[in-house]
Amino acid sequence: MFHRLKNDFRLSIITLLGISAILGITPFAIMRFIQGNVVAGVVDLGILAGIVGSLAYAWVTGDTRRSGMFLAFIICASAVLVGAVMGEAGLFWLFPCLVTTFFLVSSRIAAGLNIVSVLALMSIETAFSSPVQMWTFAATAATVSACAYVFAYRNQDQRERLEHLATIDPLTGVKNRRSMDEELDLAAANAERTGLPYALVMMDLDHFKQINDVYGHGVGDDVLTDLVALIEHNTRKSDQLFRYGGEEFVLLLPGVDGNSLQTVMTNLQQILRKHLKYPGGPVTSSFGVALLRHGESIDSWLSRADEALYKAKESGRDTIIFADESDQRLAVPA
Ligand SMILES: Nc1nc2c(ncn2[C@@H]2O[C@H](COP(=O)(O)OP(=O)(O)OP(=O)(O)O)[C@@H](O)[C@H]2O)c(=O)[nH]1
Repeated sequence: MFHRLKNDFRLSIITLLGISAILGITPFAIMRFIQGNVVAGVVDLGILAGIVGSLAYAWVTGDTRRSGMFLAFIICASAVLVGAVMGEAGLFWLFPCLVTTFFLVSSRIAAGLNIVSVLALMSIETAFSSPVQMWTFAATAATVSACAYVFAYRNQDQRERLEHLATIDPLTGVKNRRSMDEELDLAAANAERTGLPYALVMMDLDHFKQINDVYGHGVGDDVLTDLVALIEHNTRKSDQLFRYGGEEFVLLLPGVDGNSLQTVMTNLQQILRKHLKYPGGPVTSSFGVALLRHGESIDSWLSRADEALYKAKESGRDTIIFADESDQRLAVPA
């Protein structure tokens, strides 16, 4: 639970707002029924039901876009309704809603929702005691919305930049190990649901240390970026490459079964043998390949590929080893 709250910004906002709204509205609902104001009590209960519903929907489905949209709509509509029913005393509820919408939906949708809410309230004659009060309300609501828009826009931009930095390897531009863990989880869940086969290739450049030692780190870096460009140009769009660490990469291949896997891997090996070079000659690679088994954990999948890679190194490098015993084959030498 805390893991989901920590990793999903919108879910944490929806939860915080949901709980605050429940705690804030429930006493008012009870008070209205005690005072005999049944209409206002029922309105409060309706608002509560909507908020609790969207909170539950976000947690059960994980669809925070839709529940955020629903929650933003509910709170704005509720604030307009409260303003219409209670008049002056209810107007103030719109201000927290004008700020909150920017945390629940995109800045543009939030701005649109705010404008519609303010105009809706202004169109209700009984909501304001005088035209001066109405225009003062409109001006202050516009100021609050504009400030919230600027803040939310900058916040979203910075969050996207941080997310990008946290998931991308700066040297090669491919996804890093952190995002690999997430993608492998998604792949395993998809395989379980649809039966789509997934292959995982763990690959490591051979004698890479020598390239660095003899020609310098800059040349080593060039080899790594060339490797990534070659793989990306010679694999499908749906395939994903990750930098696992150092000169070790992981390639995730969806929709490749045991039969086509050998062809795919032999082609890739030959392309790298032919085109991946450093000033001292060609650079070769070793590969460990594992097909995801039914119900297998990510750790087991990775460790089978890793063991296969280890065997490829042990058997002299420049080799492909398949982890699955029923499908274990050495690639045809060049
Ligand atoms: N240029 C460069 N080198 C790196 C980077 N990350 C790791 N390395 C180097 O990669 C080398 C890995 O060396 P080893 O683990 O001994 O592997 P190897 O020399 O390829 O030997 P085998 O894998 O056994 O064939 C080390 O020299 C690291 O410094 C990087 O981002 N750029």
